[in-house]
Amino acid sequence: MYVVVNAAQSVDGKLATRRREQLRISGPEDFDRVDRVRAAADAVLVGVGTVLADDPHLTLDEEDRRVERLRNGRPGDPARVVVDSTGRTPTDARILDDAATTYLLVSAATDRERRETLADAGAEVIVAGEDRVDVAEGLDKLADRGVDRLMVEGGGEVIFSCFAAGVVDELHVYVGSLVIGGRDAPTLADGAGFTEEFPDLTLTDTAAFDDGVVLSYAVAADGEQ
Ligand SMILES: NC(=O)C1=CN([C@@H]2O[C@H](COP(=O)(O)OP(=O)(O)OC[C@H]3O[C@@H](n4cnc5c(N)ncnc54)[C@H](O)[C@@H]3O)[C@@H](O)[C@H]2O)C=CC1
Ligand SMILES: Nc1nc(O)c(N)c(N[C@@H]2O[C@H](COP(=O)(O)O)[C@@H](O)[C@H]2O)n1
Repeated sequence: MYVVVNAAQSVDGKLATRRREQLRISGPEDFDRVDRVRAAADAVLVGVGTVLADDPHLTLDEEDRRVERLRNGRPGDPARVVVDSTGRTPTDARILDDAATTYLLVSAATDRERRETLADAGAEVIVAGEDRVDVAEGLDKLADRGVDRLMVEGGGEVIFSCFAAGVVDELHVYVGSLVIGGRDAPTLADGAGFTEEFPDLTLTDTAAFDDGVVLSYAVAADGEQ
């Protein structure tokens, strides 16, 4: 599976304020670029922290892109994926509507009753990991369901776990012209952090959009030069 991480951050590396409220960091040109990246993906993945904070929908904005996908024999919108160890996704979350398939990656810690409730609400529930979702195992199970190209939109905990699992192939970071600050505000990669053997990034492109820049990187697989 090919994995593309895309996120928007402030100049000081924050994805949102310390209140974890959704914030417009980029503008219309960048949202259009994000829509293009979504349209190329088989599935778009977020963590449950993002679902609880933002209630995202994760479908395409541009109808033309949906039509083009259908013309190519693909679903109109990419599938949606939530990394959610204990099944905290609210049953009335927008991500569970019938606009696209939604996979919930849960761990074995989610009891059967909750799994059934989430399935009744529209999710296809996939168990990967014991206490916490095992990202590598979850992605393997998504690959079994036909997901060849995955876009990861955040938040910081899940992006860190994707890097830690060594599954990221590309990173695109929009850097908006603002400072958010706050030691508790989410950053591009939170989690435990690396102390050695940092992800191996190569800058492949820079582009100006709205009042900011997009930095694009290729990410080497573990052990790759
Ligand atoms: N500016 C941007 O591009 C974006 C900003 N955001 C912001 O990010 C914030 C949410 O980010 P986070 O709090 O970091 O939450 P997150 O969206 O990364 O979800 C993390 C949660 O997922 C669950 N989880 C289960 N297994 C996991 C695993 N193996 N690794 C990591 N998490 C696992 C845990 O409950 C964990 O707390 C919100 O404020 C949202 O607005 C989110 C997406 C994009
Ligand atoms: N790429 C990007 N730029 C921004 O300025 C943002 N605020 C975000 N946020 C994330 O976009 C998702 C919203 O999805 P829907 O519009 O509901 O489909 C959500 O994950 C936000 O956190 N992204």
